[in-house]
Amino acid sequence: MAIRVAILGATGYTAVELIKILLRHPEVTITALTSRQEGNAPIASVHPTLVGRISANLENLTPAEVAARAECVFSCLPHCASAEVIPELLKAGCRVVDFSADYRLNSPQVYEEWYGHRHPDPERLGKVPYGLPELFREEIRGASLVANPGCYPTSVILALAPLLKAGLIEPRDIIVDSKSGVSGAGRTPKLTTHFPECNESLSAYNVGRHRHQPEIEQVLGQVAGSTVEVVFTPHLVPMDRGILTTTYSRPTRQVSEDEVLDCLESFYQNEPFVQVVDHLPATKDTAGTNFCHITARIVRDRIVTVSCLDNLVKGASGAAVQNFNLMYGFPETTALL
Ligand SMILES: NC(=O)C1=CN([C@@H]2O[C@H](COP(=O)(O)OP(=O)(O)OC[C@H]3O[C@@H](n4cnc5c(N)ncnc54)[C@H](OP(=O)(O)O)[C@@H]3O)[C@@H](O)[C@H]2O)C=CC1
Ligand SMILES: CC(=O)N[C@@H](CCC(=O)OP(=O)(O)O)C(=O)O
Repeated sequence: MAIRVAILGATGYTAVELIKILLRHPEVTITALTSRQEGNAPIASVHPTLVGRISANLENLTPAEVAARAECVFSCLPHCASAEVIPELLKAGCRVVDFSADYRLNSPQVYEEWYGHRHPDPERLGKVPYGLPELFREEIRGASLVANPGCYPTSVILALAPLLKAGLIEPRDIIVDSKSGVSGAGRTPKLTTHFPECNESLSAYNVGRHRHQPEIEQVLGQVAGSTVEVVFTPHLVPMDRGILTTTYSRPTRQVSEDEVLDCLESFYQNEPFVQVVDHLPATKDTAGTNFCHITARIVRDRIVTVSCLDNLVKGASGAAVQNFNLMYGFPETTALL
């Protein structure tokens, strides 16, 4: 019997990508799509790419109503809104993949510092697997709640984790420069993503105070087994989707480019969705796919990595389905290749 799945926040950008992936999944039936605002509108009236592919309507459902319809819930809600409903869903026996940042950080104090409000469900923090299968596959298998990673952190962590684990780079001297397409900001309109504001323009934002900085440091710290510090600068790029991340770190010893590439290749040799490439990758190479492409160069006394992924797929909905497959014991690549 197929798993009955609900999607919260189904009017959003990650949700539409998720629906397209789940429609290809042989073990899934979509049984509920929630929205606070869209009444009983057909989902395809909000997301016209779904015309002829799914006939379900959006509904404003309570967590109890969702739990009555679904075994597994994908929460595509913004942070804070997500942790307001997840405890009730878990209590009712649902398993949940949370797209928001609510369960990614281990400490309620760090959450409050970077997200600006008290965590609605602080007791669970630190007990929820971080949904990056390439690093935490065993914890994700069989979990009832998984914290899907942020899109920027996935591009950064996948590039740096093997180098930190191998002790090849200094953990407290890392510069991270990331660029994201505008869909990374979600569908809810904001001045900064208004067309005349961002079109034909490239801008940095939240320098040194982006909420993904502690997420990146926490996960890389776990991998390295020591404190990791990054200087993280995100940029908004006038394109629909995609993230390109460049990192600059200091090697702990003399190392060749081939050695760095070998380190990445051996770490990811059995990973279906991470490709270590010789050329410099571009966001178009991974657009619409669940892949992350990574390469490395040595420039003067620095290791430079370049990685890219689609923020809505490997950065969100594809990763969520990869986690769902692990949670339920389906082949990890189901619906994703
Ligand atoms: N966009 C991206 O690239 C990525 C996003 N994420 C995360 O995934 C989640 C979804 O992102 P995305 O799809 O881009 O966001 P969107 O803004 O596109 O969609 C979120 C949806 O949630 C609903 N919503 C908004 N505010 C609330 C609220 N306070 N309470 C309940 N429902 C609300 C809205 O639907 P309605 O108004 O119809 O109720 C909205 O359509 C977020 O947590 C985001 O941070 C993670 C990785 C990448
Ligand atoms: C371009 C843009 O605005 N991107 C978003 C990140 C999207 C994402 O992955 O964020 P979550 O942590 O919310 O899941 C931002 O900078 O806040």
